[in-house]
Amino acid sequence: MPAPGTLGNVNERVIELSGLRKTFGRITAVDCVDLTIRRGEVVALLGPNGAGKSTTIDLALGLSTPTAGTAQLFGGTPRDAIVAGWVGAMLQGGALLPTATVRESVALIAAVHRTPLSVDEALRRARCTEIADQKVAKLSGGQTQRARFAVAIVSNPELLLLDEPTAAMDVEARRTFWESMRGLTDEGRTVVFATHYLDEADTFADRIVMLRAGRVVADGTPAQVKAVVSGRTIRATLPSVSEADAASIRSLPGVTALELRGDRLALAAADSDRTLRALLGRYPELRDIEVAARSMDDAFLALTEAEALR
Ligand SMILES: Nc1ncnc2c1ncn2[C@@H]1O[C@H](COP(=O)(O)OP(=O)(O)OP(=O)(O)O)[C@@H](O)[C@H]1O
Repeated sequence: MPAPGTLGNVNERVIELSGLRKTFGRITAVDCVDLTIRRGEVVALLGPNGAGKSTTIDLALGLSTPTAGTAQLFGGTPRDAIVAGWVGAMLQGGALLPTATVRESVALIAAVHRTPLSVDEALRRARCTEIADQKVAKLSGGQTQRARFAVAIVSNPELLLLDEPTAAMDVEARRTFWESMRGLTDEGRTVVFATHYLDEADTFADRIVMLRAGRVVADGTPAQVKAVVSGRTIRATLPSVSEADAASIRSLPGVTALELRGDRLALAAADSDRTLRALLGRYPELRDIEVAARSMDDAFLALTEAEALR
């Protein structure tokens, strides 16, 4: 396998997940995920708790064996890519030695790689220079994340896989974290990060893959995904609503999804004023009407039904 830097092909498939599935007993954590990520892409894996983000990252890194399907990095096995030093990772459970200093932690990893960054360079890029001589056990949550980031980048990897890298960081720490990350992506590295936050995905990623219940429910640019997520939900009661009514409601202007529970409707609408006018025009008997900004959970529900961006 040639070194990725020598290929220089922007269409190169850095991550290729095919029919990927992982079950834990009765739980299906990842359910038939097909995903191709190419060189230079910055991709957010966005989803609520339990969506399967961490499991997908673990499978991509070869840390967990798929129940079905395959995960490839740089056209080969995850193990080969990791041994070659092409992959840096920050995982949720990844611990550092508590008695080592930040500098020692970074140096330890640098020592096992063929073409690492210098330790000082990794510390500088991760904004750890000032905490370099502190013991890991004494770091705050946000400082620990920065130290883990320095460890992840010291091999000078082509690909970074980051599982909720800004967990435990305050707003200012998040901002500086993404600034230091930008330096790395500007050099053409590929970054995949898991997050719960749409704003973080929107600001930093150029592609958002939304996961829910182990499945990809949307995959598009932040603008495409936001258009679906940022709509409103109209809830109302329509006595004796029939299947024919449901079909007719789905075809109203601006409706992206409909959920029916008995006589109660929940409509996802891109332009709720227009949809509501049309709905009342057709069904004047509508009552108990509520219009609310769509929460992330509503958006995930809407997407599961509409699969609008697939
Ligand atoms: N080792 C395991 N044993 C049993 N169930 C597991 C295991 N790992 C994950 N799961 C389950 O698989 C599902 C997906 O979990 P996963 O951690 O991948 O989601 P996530 O999107 O990363 O969630 P979070 O944002 O909370 O980290 C969940 O229902 C979780 O409880």
